[in-house]
Amino acid sequence: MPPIPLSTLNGYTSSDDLVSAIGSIYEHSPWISSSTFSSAPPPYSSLTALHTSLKATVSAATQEQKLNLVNAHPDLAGKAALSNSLTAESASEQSRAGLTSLSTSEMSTFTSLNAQYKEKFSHVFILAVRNASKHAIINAMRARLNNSPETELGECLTQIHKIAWMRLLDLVEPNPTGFLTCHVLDTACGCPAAGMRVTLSRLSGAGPVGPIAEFLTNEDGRLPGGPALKGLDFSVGAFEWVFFVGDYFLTKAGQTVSGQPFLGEVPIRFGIDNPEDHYHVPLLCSPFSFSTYRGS
Ligand SMILES: NC(=O)N[C@H]1NC(=O)NC1=O
Repeated sequence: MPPIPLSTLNGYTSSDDLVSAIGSIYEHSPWISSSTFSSAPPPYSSLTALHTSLKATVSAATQEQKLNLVNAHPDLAGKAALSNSLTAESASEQSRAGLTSLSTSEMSTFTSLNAQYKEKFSHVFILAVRNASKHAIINAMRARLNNSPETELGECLTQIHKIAWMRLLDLVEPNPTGFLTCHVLDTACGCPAAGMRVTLSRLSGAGPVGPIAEFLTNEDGRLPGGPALKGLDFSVGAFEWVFFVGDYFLTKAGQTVSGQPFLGEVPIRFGIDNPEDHYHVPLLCSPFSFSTYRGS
């Protein structure tokens, strides 16, 4: 089913409507949606605001309700996964992480880590695995075994809210307020990098994978026509900028032919997980170095 517009959800007048639209985003816990309807009824100014209200419901819940929420989740690569009795959402998340096609030795690693974790914490280990690798999941399980019970319960709830956010985005269209920008600075001269070729592609996620656009930076080192992506084109997923740093410095030095520049094309892969936010991805570069960060 395509995601419903937020405006549809904002027209709901009964908690049953909210539960039937998004009750599944917290695993086997529709009470979170119904109780949110009572404490913070629609309209919601954004999907982020709705998610914040859902998080507040969980945070106001009793310790027992929080533990029940954690334990409503299936183990990763556990019995429910083996017997195909996962919810559709969980089955898809676990299979995307490769947990439904583990080798015998990987399966015994998961079985042993799940057992050690339960022995120490007496609840299910939770990690939002939709975009995680088996390797990262195993490392996280090992590392989190060292946590205190309080830290660990907090971490499980943080992960549950991440799982719920990604499920919410599958069900409801976010506000088209997010956008993507970049800014290239030439740290060799301490100036904006004007005239640098930059390409943008989508690697995965909600839209078609492949090249999206190509730009030449303006006098200020920014994209000439404003954001590279905005509105409903700006959706969750992994993206790649390629900055043609080698060509830029060659042209600047007045050369048309050279040997092999140290930095040629600089790819920056980054992820968008809140399409209602502004993502700014600057590049600071010289012929021999570069860095980036999530700017604002
Ligand atoms: N145990 C656990 O983390 N389960 C979950 N993680 C996830 O991404 N989906 C789940 O069901």
